[in-house]
Amino acid sequence: MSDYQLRKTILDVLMRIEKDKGFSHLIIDHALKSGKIDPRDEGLLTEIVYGTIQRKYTLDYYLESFINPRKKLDQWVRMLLRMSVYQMVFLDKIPDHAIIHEAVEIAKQRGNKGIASFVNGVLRSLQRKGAPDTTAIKDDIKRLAVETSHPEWLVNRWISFYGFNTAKEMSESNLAKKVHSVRVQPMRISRNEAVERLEQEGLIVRPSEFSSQGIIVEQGNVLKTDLYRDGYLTIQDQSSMLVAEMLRPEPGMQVLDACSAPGGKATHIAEKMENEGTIHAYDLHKKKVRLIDEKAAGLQLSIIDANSGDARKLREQHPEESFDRILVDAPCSGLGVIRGKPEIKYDKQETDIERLSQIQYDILEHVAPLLKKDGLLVYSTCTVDLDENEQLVQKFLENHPDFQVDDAFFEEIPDPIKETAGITEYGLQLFPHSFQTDGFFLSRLRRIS
Ligand SMILES: C[S@@+](CC[C@H](N)C(=O)[O-])C[C@H]1O[C@@H](n2cnc3c(N)ncnc32)[C@H](O)[C@@H]1O
Repeated sequence: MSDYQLRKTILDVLMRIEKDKGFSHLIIDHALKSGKIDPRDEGLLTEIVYGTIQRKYTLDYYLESFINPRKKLDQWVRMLLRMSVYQMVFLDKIPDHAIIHEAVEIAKQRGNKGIASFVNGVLRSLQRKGAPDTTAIKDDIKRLAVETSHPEWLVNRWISFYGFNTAKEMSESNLAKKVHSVRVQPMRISRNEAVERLEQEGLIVRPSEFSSQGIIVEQGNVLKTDLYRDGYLTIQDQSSMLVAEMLRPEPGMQVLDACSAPGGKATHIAEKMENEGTIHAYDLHKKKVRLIDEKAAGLQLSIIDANSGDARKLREQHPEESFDRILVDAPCSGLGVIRGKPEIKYDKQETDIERLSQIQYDILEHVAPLLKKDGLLVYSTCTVDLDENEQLVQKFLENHPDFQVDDAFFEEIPDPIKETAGITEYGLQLFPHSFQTDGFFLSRLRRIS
């Protein structure tokens, strides 16, 4: 594929993410699987697409200095400029003249000579004068929002919850590359053996401290290994692995996974139960239930009974006190997974958080009576927000005196994680900058007699 074709494909991928509001990782995956991308270009495509989205507001700030504010730009022209400026400012492997040349060619083919000359002018000015200095922004919050490309309301919200320094560290760390990790299927292979086999296949890996089944992939593409293809591994962020660990499921138990698709945690729970007992797994969206079945089949697990269902209506199907363990891995704003899905930070609004926290509360309140006395319920989200996490657990406990945060929960948190600042009486908040994981919240409640 020529450099021109590659840049054109990158622009198409970026436009699909922007216009169709699709998840970046799925659209990139689709492009890579199309067979049109040379394997040697896969890394560059991924880097430019992620980088351009991750730095969108910073790139727009740079562009403002070179574009008359009254000029109307087509969406694709702005995107072409953003991806070109990203390469000029943040990547050092492509010379500026090549970046400008390809951008001008695309502008000519997709638009006309006038647009090409405009694109040329903007990029040449930026090349000559350099990227504008963000220290010119006097307001600390505005500057942080521009430098780390987050909406101002979100930076403000995090500052009000966690203080300026944590908000800054978190926003900065959201610009880093996602660190991938996998979970071994322990009934099929031990972690040590999996580590050895992955190393033999040329990957650089190390064991995770979050779960005895976790492996961190420091270098190499695990998706292309035999071990992954043959169902010995599944992809899972380390923070998510803590959930099944903390749920403490045992073989033979009756477990409810109220919001289950695509089944990452349900399959982990099944592994910990040694595939004995039953996991009743539900998801609101019918078509996602297939994903749970596929994941379970791929890992050779058979105790998951997956069905579509609204977690706010499950009492119609199960009598009270049916389950030894309940997992509510609630739908959430996803503000902890911005590294892997950077578009989330632009698409979410404060009103979404209000709406979601109501749904989360309704789910928790509805399933709570399904837990047996002395049973354990884990509530988790992949977000960093008090309203969806600590305050939600607090409100639930105030209204349900028959539940309490399980004391042993805090003792069982692995040592290195215990030392982070995210532990409160209502649970554990993992920040993305602490262990290079997703931002994640979890709490374990016990039903007392
Ligand atoms: C955070 S994801 C769950 C991830 C899953 N536990 C895993 O580990 O793979 C939340 C899921 O809740 C589902 N959901 C949203 N509202 C729901 C509801 N009212 N009842 C059941 N599931 C719901 C969503 O479709 C989504 O798949």
